[in-house]
Amino acid sequence: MAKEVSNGPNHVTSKPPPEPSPLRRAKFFKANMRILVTGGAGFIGSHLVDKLMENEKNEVIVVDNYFTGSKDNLRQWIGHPRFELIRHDVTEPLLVEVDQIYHLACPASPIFYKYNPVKTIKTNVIGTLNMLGLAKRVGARILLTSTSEVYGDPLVHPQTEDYWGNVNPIGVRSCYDEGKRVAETLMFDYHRQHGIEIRIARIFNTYGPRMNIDDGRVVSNFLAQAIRDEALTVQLPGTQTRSFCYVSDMVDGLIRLMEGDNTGPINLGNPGEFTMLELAETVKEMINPEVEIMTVENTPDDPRQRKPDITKAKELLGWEPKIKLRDGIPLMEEDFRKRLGILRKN
Ligand SMILES: NC(=O)c1ccc[n+]([C@@H]2O[C@H](COP(=O)([O-])OP(=O)(O)OC[C@H]3O[C@@H](n4cnc5c(N)ncnc54)[C@H](O)[C@@H]3O)[C@@H](O)[C@H]2O)c1
Ligand SMILES: O=C(O)[C@H]1O[C@H](OP(=O)(O)OP(=O)(O)OC[C@H]2O[C@@H](n3ccc(=O)[nH]c3=O)[C@H](O)[C@@H]2O)[C@H](O)[C@@H](O)[C@@H]1O
Repeated sequence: MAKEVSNGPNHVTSKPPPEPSPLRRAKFFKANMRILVTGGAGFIGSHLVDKLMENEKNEVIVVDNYFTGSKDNLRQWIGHPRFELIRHDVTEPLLVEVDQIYHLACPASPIFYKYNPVKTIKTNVIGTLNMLGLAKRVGARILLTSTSEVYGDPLVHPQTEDYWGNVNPIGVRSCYDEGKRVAETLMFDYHRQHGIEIRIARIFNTYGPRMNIDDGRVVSNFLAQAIRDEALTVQLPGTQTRSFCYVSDMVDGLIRLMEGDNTGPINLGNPGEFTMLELAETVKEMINPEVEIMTVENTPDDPRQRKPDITKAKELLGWEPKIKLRDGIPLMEEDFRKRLGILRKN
């Protein structure tokens, strides 16, 4: 049994984790690590799959319902002997034999998670229950991609993991932020009650290639707008802040968390903090100095400031992001230009 350090009150494992499936001890068994990635056809999930597939001892199974993800993100792996892709909705039970579960399945952009809020909360609650049930049955370790949105509109800045948050339970974002809070609760209840090995990452705004062009999140919106010569839409007041992490740094943090001994929750994000107006100015300067910046109405409950305290990630995982926003934007621009078929003017 892996040594496991829980980092908070009441986080102590009361039961040893369930025995892995007897299949693992069978004579014919090939000792590859079998890894399930839910939501693996999405933005972060597909980059995670690329990294996991680099290790020849890993077999990767992706399940996805393609709500916001796409097979195209995984095309380089389709047909690979160590890779399987299953069209499946995590709100339905799943029977597979795996050693690790990266549980990412959930729409992440506000316009998509608000599109069918009941489905979003089902994905977070029933989907996470199903994956925990699977983890319990086969003795797998499970990592949940939670979010900085569990801190709501935070009254503590920067946000540390022991902050309990300031969340509206009945607002239009609640299907997502309260959904993830319940998912975290389920993770810890399965950990305490059934000894499941859990890992929880609280991810802060992540960006990079393969984001949907019309995803609705701010970095992808501004980039697509700048490339298409459309005004950058800064939602009011424009002074709200976010901290943006490049996707390869995020994937590195997720794998370190899964492989390490700490349950979390652990913040993963880049502490560089920008107002939305500053972000728009940066994109304008770097991508299209001619483009206009306009202000538009915001949506309810938009958090006013967000920045991760990553002391725990540094100390417990030896992780910190390497790629600054100004270095990440050109990498994403290249991908967006290719997909949009629009070359740089100069
Ligand atoms: N990108 C970020 O900034 C960010 C920040 C915090 C947390 N997260 C979390 O990370 C995870 C991945 O986010 P992302 O940015 O890659 O989003 P994404 O929308 O690109 O990926 C989510 C994937 O989950 C799939 N999915 C959604 N509902 C499903 C269901 N019911 N069954 C099966 N598959 C389903 C989608 O089709 C998609 O492929 C999510 O859990 C999200 O909450 C992301
Ligand atoms: O990192 C997180 O924890 C969460 O962050 C995001 O939520 P949010 O920060 O609201 O992301 P965006 O939709 O990209 O908005 C960021 C800011 O940009 C602003 N914005 C957005 C879009 C736009 O065109 N213009 C604009 O100014 C919004 O008002 C907001 O203040 C993601 O949507 C969630 O998946 C994720 O869980």
